[in-house]
Amino acid sequence: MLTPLLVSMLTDQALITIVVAIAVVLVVGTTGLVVARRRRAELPSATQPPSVEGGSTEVAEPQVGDDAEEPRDTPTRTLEDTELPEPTTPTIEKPESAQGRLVRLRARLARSQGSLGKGLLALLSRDKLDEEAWEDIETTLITADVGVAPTQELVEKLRTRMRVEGVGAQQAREILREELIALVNPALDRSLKVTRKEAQPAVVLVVGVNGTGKTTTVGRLARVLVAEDKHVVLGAADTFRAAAADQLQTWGERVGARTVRGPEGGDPASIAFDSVKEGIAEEADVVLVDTAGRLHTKTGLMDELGKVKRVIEKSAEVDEVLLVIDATTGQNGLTQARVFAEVIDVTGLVLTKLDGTAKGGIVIAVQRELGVPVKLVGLGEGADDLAPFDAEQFVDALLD
Ligand SMILES: Nc1nc2c(ncn2[C@@H]2O[C@H](COP(=O)(O)OP(=O)(O)OP(=O)(O)O)[C@@H](O)[C@H]2O)c(=O)[nH]1
Repeated sequence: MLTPLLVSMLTDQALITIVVAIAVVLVVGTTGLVVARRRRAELPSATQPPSVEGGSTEVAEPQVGDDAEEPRDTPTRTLEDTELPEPTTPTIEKPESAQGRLVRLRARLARSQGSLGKGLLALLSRDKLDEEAWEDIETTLITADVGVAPTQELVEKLRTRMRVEGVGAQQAREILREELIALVNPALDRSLKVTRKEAQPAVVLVVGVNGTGKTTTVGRLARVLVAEDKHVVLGAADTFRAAAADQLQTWGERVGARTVRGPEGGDPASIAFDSVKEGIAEEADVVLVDTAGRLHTKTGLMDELGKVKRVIEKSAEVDEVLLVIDATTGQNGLTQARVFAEVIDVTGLVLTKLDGTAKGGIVIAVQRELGVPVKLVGLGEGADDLAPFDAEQFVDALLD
């Protein structure tokens, strides 16, 4: 209690402050007590001691190591029946093998080249094969990019045979079929040199102008080879187009083939060399080297191609140089072929986008031009739309 002396020493204001403080302490203390009591009253019955079998209400105190939670009424899963999440690693595809690919794609070839075959057949089946009819036949062949010399040769043969043997549409079809097959030349060796030699993988170099389908061809060829159980290494020597190495790597990953790549804008010859070295170390069957698209008119770039090949040859023989030609480019494709063949020994031709042109005659023209066989044809944008070329199947598709 405040003594009268102390009270007299305090000012009025200080006195009021002390009284208010005491009142606040009393109010807060009382409220706390009331709330605590209410909470306890509201606690659910589960927190009450559970009744134990036998009627005893005594509760065992939890010990160290006891479960913190109440036991569940469902059995605990074992390791065996626990479902693991799906693995996220990409699944390796098993591509379609080369056999029968052209058969599968024949309808597509027939669709694009149908007008050439059917046009020729309609003209040859006329009752009267006069000069005008023969001129129309020539025009049809030249329009389809067969080329002037092969066209004249074919027309000459057809004229002779039709005069001697030709009676009726069926006969005309048979004669045309035989002469077209002879023109495409079934005797040419169209096999790909992709067999591993003693201690070395086969090396395939893929070349051509921009956008003809080189990277797509390398990717699809890798699929064909993997389907034949070959171990393939890809070399991304197209350091010119930024996305080319990624594009190639994606193709490789789909079939489990490793891609050797270097820095963007790096030296293509050194990447080609590294990929072959890697192929030797991995004991691969085939190394497929993709190169940058280069305009045949740019001398520097064309010389670079020769260098790429020479550098590879320091460690392995180059077994195939495949020149990729876009079939839709017609006569320009022929010019490209000529220039490439001057700087590098082309061993095989790949005609892409045959599905996108009615001018399948380019097959005949370009083979004649280079004396090199068409080995593969591209008939669509799909992963398995690359097929080994076959003279008879090609001609049959034209005449379907
Ligand atoms: N329709 C069709 N399209 C094709 C075929 N082959 C390739 N293509 C398409 O042609 C385009 C160019 O193909 P790429 O493989 O990138 O060409 P590239 O020659 O590597 O290109 P660069 O590296 O720029 O020289 C792509 O859109 C391919 O899908 C084919 O046979 N048919």
